[in-house]
Amino acid sequence: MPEVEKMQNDAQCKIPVIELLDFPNQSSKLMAASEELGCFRLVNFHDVLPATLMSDMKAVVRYLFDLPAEIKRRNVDVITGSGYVTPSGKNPLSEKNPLYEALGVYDMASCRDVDKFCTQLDASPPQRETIMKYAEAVHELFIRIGKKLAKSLGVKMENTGLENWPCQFRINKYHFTPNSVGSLGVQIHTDSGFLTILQDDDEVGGLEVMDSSGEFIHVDPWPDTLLVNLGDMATIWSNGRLCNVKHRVQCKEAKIRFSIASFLLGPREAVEPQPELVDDDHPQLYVPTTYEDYRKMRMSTKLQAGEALALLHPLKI
Ligand SMILES: O=C(O)CCC(=O)C(=O)O
Ligand SMILES: [Fe+2]
Repeated sequence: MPEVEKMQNDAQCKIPVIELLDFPNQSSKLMAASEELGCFRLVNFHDVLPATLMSDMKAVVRYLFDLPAEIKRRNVDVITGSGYVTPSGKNPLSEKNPLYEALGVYDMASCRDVDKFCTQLDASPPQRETIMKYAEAVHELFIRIGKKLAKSLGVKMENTGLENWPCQFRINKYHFTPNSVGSLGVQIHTDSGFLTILQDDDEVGGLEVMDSSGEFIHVDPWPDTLLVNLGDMATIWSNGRLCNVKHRVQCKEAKIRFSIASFLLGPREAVEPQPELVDDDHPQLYVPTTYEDYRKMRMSTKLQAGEALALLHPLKI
């Protein structure tokens, strides 16, 4: 049995697996995963993001979280929730949560932002190089996946400027202890942006994604692969075709868990349903909005699980 199928059978029965190097063969599988679940495992991408870079990055992440709190606090917000989140501190995703800690960069597609992050945290030259290379590789993956999604949907991508969309970067540490088993590390939410690339923990599970029947599916660790989620911006852009997957992180065992999340947020100008996906049978579901306005609306209404999309319905405006 081919390695990918074997791994899928062992660890990932319910999460679709997409092989990046096997397009256009994988187009219909990509569409099914993106429309039905809004989430898939990505494999065969190491030409862009080598396994060694993934493990080097994980080592850097562990190091950064071990820094003294006064250094981590230098990682201030650029937009709300983009910087350091102390355990129990302000938190863009959950109510205050002692289990959750995060550090981040507003725009990992900007060398200047990544450089500033490294300087704030006194990263050594090799650590800086790892972070820079990782940011570049993930950015390249966003572009490749974004183009494949557009092509599979029959949407012209030439003029979207996908290459210039901002990308938020967040590293997460979950302080799971025996007492926290069963508690949430991150409450149920959808990602507000277009696409998320997640390097989840190699050993410690806890992430769960909701399927179309409302059941949570466990996302078991699968080292050297990535998890891709679609967010609210993808749903708007596709006029409701792409599913913004609801997900949460639950403590399953008393082990520290790390994850590295990169978010392709959306166009700098307004995002709107693509004309190819709007017709008499598929009326426009959302009015145009900017990512920034949408994010503010999500935060002010505390509608973090995709419900804020309903406020963009043309009849509501
Ligand atoms: O840590 C994880 O596995 C998921 C984190 C997450 O959902 C997020 O940062 O938006
Ligand atoms: Fe998320």
